[in-house]
Amino acid sequence: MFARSAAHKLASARQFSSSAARHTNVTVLGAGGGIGQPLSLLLKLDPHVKKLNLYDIRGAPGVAADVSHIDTASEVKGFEADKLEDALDGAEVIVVPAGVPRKMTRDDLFSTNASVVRDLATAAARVAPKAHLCIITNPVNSMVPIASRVYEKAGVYDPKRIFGVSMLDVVRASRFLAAIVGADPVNTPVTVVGGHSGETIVPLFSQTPASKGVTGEVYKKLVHRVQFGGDEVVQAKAGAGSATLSMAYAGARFANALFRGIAGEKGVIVPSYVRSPLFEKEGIEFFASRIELGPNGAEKIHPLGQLTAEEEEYLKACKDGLKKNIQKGFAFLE
Ligand SMILES: NC(=O)C1=CN([C@@H]2O[C@H](COP(=O)(O)OP(=O)(O)OC[C@H]3O[C@@H](n4cnc5c(N)ncnc54)[C@H](O)[C@@H]3O)[C@@H](O)[C@H]2O)C=CC1
Ligand SMILES: O=C([O-])CC(=O)C(=O)O
Repeated sequence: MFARSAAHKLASARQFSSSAARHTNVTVLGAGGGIGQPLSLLLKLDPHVKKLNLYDIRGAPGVAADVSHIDTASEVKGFEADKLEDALDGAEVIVVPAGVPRKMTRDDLFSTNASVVRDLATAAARVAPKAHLCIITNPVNSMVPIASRVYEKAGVYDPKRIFGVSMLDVVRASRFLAAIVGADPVNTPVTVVGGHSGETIVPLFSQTPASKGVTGEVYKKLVHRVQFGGDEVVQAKAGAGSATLSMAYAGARFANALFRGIAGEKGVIVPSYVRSPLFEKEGIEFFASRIELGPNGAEKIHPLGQLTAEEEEYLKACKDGLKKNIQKGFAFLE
């Protein structure tokens, strides 16, 4: 009784809204991991999900058996390491938290995770080329260019359907600002643009009225905390990995928005790192900003809006970093 009412409460919460019900087939790649397990749990609670396929090179059938006992309507199936294509068959949304988490900098992960994302994207492009691909794997700034190039080479690239999940930055910015001004985070939504790593993360606090009095050192520390929020968790976990639970929450919120957009709900806007025209002329092909979702994925990319002089400075540093991260991703496939 408790489980069911808790699930229903979660399902009707802001984050897991179900106002435009439709049933979506979802595949999680990396479902056995620190993010994959709680993310699979949260997706099991999402009323939009019809089929939930869980894949990992280790342990997905066990996670699937466990999650499948939760009394919501979706069907859960686990897949062994050699069943990747079966796991992808019929997928409409693919969420990817596969790979290794960092011990030091996000760049440490690059070569391992680049191979993982390349191989998973290759299979996804072959088996479910129309599915919306949501990449959580770090470094996101380079992984999205890699997956995009893989799809391009396979002749199935649709830039509207490949997303880097930068939602955790928005979740953190909202939470950290709320703590400073003594508000409920629901009332302090923050736009975060750029990418997902250190100085490429640019929170636009000036666009949130509640941040008006946050200036000087307090402002600078707040921006730093958002940019390096991942470090707090890496240090606190002391060698055991990086953020998993908050990321699972952010990933499930992103997926829920995508399900609603695909179902035709109007005005579903999320942050995401996507192929973007915003700074293309400056050689930056991918950029995170507010994206309007629809049946075809990222239907509209919103401009950044007005920035303060400080935010312009942060944006400049972001662009320099992002350009290198994108080039590094492309270079991996050359
Ligand atoms: N986008 C974001 O905001 C965030 C991204 N991350 C990233 O998410 C990734 C996963 O992190 P955790 O879950 O903590 O790591 P983890 O090590 O706990 O889990 C990763 C899972 O991926 C699986 N895996 C490895 N290679 C695979 C392959 N070829 N196919 C399928 N599964 C495979 C592993 O067996 C493992 O179960 C990391 O790269 C981490 O840096 C973490 C936090 C936030
Ligand atoms: O810091 C990390 O490596 C994991 C991550 O992306 C985050 O927590 O934002």
